[in-house]
Amino acid sequence: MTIATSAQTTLPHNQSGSQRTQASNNDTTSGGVSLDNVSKTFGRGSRAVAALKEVSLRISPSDFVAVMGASGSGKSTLLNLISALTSPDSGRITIDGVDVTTLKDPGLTRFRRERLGIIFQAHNLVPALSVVDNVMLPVLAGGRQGHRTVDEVLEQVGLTDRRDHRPDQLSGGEQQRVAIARALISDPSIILADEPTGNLDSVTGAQTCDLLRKLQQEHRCTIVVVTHAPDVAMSAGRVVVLKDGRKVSEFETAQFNNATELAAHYQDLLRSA
Ligand SMILES: Nc1ncnc2c1ncn2[C@@H]1O[C@H](COP(=O)(O)OP(=O)(O)OP(=O)(O)O)[C@@H](O)[C@H]1O
Repeated sequence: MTIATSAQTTLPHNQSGSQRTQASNNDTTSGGVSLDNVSKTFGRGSRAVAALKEVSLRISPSDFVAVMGASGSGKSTLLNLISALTSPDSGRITIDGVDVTTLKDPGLTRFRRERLGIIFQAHNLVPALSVVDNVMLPVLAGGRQGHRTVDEVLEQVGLTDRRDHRPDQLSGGEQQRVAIARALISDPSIILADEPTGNLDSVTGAQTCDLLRKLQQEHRCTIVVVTHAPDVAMSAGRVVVLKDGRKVSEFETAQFNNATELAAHYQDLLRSA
């Protein structure tokens, strides 16, 4: 049996956005993200850096989770593991009901293209391509057939009138929205974003947060963002706090009236952890 065939038979059928609308938020078996005792060390011997230490985490389908922590606490490592861009040294990672630690290429690449929408801080847009072509890249690279239309996702991110522009003809916020549209084209069930507002001014950053919230509410996407910004974390329903590679706390954001209150709580947690 080839790996590709194995992936085809083991991956549960992906749900469309509208099907996910009906999916239960309490579904803890078939969707969302689970990490069980995940550890990751970079390097060896005296140069070894334990980036993540026995992290366990459960993110239910259509949850919006922010990952916070000081620089070097393991946030990007966590996101790269959930993105299946890197594999853990130990532990298990289940995404959308699939144990990704057992997937190998080409099934792994296909899984990532079909299920995950990844938004990097640096956008990773191709300078020579138009907005439309940048958004279509995952599909052209062999994504699944049942993707959303480019017109639909460009309208969703408010870039219909910029479709023929190149990235260098766009503002930073518009480039970020192209990256979001590209993440949406495959109708992913999980959106992963590393510092999605890191390069944006506060107004454009707030617009990006609104867009992510809308995606979660209207399309029932599961969203995981890595952020240093309390106002971005406030957009999420829950915050996971890392310190020195360990998960030290998780808390709901609904208990706070604003980002300042959230930031104070977060600082308290870091001090006492
Ligand atoms: N490829 C790598 N090789 C060696 N060490 C690495 C590698 N990637 C990350 N690390 C180390 O692992 C630790 C966690 O890094 P990570 O990038 O996950 O932190 P972070 O919380 O995202 O930091 P920041 O907020 O600064 O982006 C750091 O000490 C980092 O130096």
